[in-house]
Amino acid sequence: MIYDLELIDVGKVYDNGTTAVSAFSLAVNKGEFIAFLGPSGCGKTTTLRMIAGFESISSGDMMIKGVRMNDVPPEKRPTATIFQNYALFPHMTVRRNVAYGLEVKGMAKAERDRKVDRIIATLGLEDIAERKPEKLSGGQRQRVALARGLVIEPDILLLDEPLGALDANLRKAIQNELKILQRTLGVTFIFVTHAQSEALALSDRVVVMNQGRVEQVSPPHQLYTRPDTPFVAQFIGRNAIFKGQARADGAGAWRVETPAGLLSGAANGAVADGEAVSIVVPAEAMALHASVGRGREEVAAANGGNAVDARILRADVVGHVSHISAQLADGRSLSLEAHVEKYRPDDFPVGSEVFLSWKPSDATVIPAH
Ligand SMILES: Nc1ncnc2c1ncn2[C@@H]1O[C@H](COP(=O)(O)OP(=O)(O)OP(=O)(O)O)[C@@H](O)[C@H]1O
Repeated sequence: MIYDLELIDVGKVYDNGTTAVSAFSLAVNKGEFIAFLGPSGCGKTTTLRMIAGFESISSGDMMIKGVRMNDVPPEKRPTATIFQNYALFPHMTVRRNVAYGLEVKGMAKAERDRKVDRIIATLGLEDIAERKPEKLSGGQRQRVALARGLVIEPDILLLDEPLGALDANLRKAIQNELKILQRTLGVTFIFVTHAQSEALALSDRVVVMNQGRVEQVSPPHQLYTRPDTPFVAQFIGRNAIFKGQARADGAGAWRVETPAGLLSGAANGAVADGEAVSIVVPAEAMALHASVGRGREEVAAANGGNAVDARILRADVVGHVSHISAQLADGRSLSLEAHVEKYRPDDFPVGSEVFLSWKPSDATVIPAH
């Protein structure tokens, strides 16, 4: 199997001794949209720059379509990069900015014009083709930068926080355009962002990074429902996390002895009997029940023992949605949202005792470290 892009144990140590990336491995299929997501300083940009060739690779191998790229200079790689500030040439028109990469390659004028015309039309830039960048809006500049990257027909387009300079509304609109464009062209996109919603909305798979390491590579939905590590469980979505000790229950089901009780979940990967684990429950999977005494035993029995006590901190209604904040016995609070018909604030007065339940299959048991 030849991948469009393959990173095998790639590492980066800067000259000053900073280890920015460690043992980064990833295989990307043609036409995939991949997002690198993680907190500031986790190594996203460094990894992207190693793929582009702007940074050397300290260890490991980087292949594009089966060819090792470690020592290939950036201009010889089949990649194009879109930077956050777009890096357009201010003295050139849009058309010349777009044509520039082809000129540098020495492409004949007729072919160049044909390709430039086509990408200008694809991105709807006809009306602004003769303008200079200073006369463009943020969204238009963004499109010109995309056209300039795509016109050279790269195998892989690398995007470094390309929407970071846009305001929230424009960002949303361009997100949609970007997704449609990527699907239409079938070009592999690698997209760096620290905006969770953007990574989850756009990509086929998300690479969650933390301190230079890959924590998890998964389709967006799976990051919510089946986190692999404590970092991902805390970083993505809204999860309640209970620490405890694993007790095998057979057929992939686990019980976890926690201070909140004996709780059940599904294992994600290797967990050993007696191991220190966390059981991770998405807030969306939790059901809230009023009045602790009544029905608690039955609810717990029907949910593999999953019933934990809590107390209502806040209950507000905005439009048709109830926003409820509940405090667990260990002091942590959890926010829940549901239609106002499901959680009527009258049923959950502030300070009242409640309990939360969830289906074992909705919770994930992961190693604690
Ligand atoms: N040229 C450099 N020399 C030395 N250290 C660097 C250099 N560039 C980045 N670093 C360090 O490498 C680590 C990873 O940085 P990187 O820019 O790749 O992170 P990032 O995830 O892209 O962060 P951000 O979201 O803030 O852009 C950080 O500790 C950073 O300080």
